[in-house]
Amino acid sequence: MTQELKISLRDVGVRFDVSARQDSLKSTIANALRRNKQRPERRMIHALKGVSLEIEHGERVGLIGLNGAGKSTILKVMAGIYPPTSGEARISGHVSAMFELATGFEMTQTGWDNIRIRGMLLGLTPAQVEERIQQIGEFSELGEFLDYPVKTYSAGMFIRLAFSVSTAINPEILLLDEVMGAGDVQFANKAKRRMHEFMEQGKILVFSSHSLEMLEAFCERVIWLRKGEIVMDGPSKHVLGEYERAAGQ
Ligand SMILES: Nc1ncnc2c1ncn2[C@@H]1O[C@H](COP(=O)(O)OP(=O)(O)OP(=O)(O)O)[C@@H](O)[C@H]1O
Repeated sequence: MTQELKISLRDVGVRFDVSARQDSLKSTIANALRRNKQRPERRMIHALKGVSLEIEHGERVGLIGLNGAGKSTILKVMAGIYPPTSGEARISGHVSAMFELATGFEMTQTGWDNIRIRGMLLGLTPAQVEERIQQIGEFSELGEFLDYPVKTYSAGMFIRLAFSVSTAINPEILLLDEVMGAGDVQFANKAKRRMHEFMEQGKILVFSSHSLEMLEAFCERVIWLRKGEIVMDGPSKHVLGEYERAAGQ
């Protein structure tokens, strides 16, 4: 029986302790010099507060909100990167997360080996990686650079490589944090088409973006976040309209 894919968050809270560290030599000196001898207060950021939502098989959901609203934090909870500090997150299905695309390379390994490593981290079997590796290499257009250690790559070349591997999988639950600019203009056009196809394949898509057009194009449902809380959750057109109206005030 195939598993029913689902994301369920119940009253999820995420807090970060952002107090200055008290155990370093510098902080000991700073404390000794401070006139007011009281220890600095603990500072907490409530990135998410009481967030409840259900996303079912087949849904494409957009996240919108101002900087710091909690969009990336929600995606990281869904990806299992941040455990909720309170409440409960249940995710059924294999998650493919595309965040911080151009990180996590093995610098001394070649482009080809980085395709293999990343492909497996994204959930491909070694056989699936070998089946797709030529096509991934071709898509990246990195040519002979694929034979070189990636420490010789430019920033744009890292993005080409990471993008080419990451979009070569068949995602179940696809989490995307703001579609990234993928390299130079020539590659960007090709990447845009590939991204569209890729997003169509996800059986659940959760997509954070500041682009109202992208959200409307890809998502039937949009969740609007403000200061870690859900302001509105409903059909894209309606929520985006209300968001735009609030932004204009
Ligand atoms: N690792 C962390 N440590 C401390 N605070 C964090 C951390 N990650 C996020 N935050 C804080 O949590 C809040 C929500 O951040 P988040 O990155 O989820 O917002 P966002 O909606 O994705 O913003 P943006 O549109 O700017 O990407 C912010 O106040 C941010 O400063």
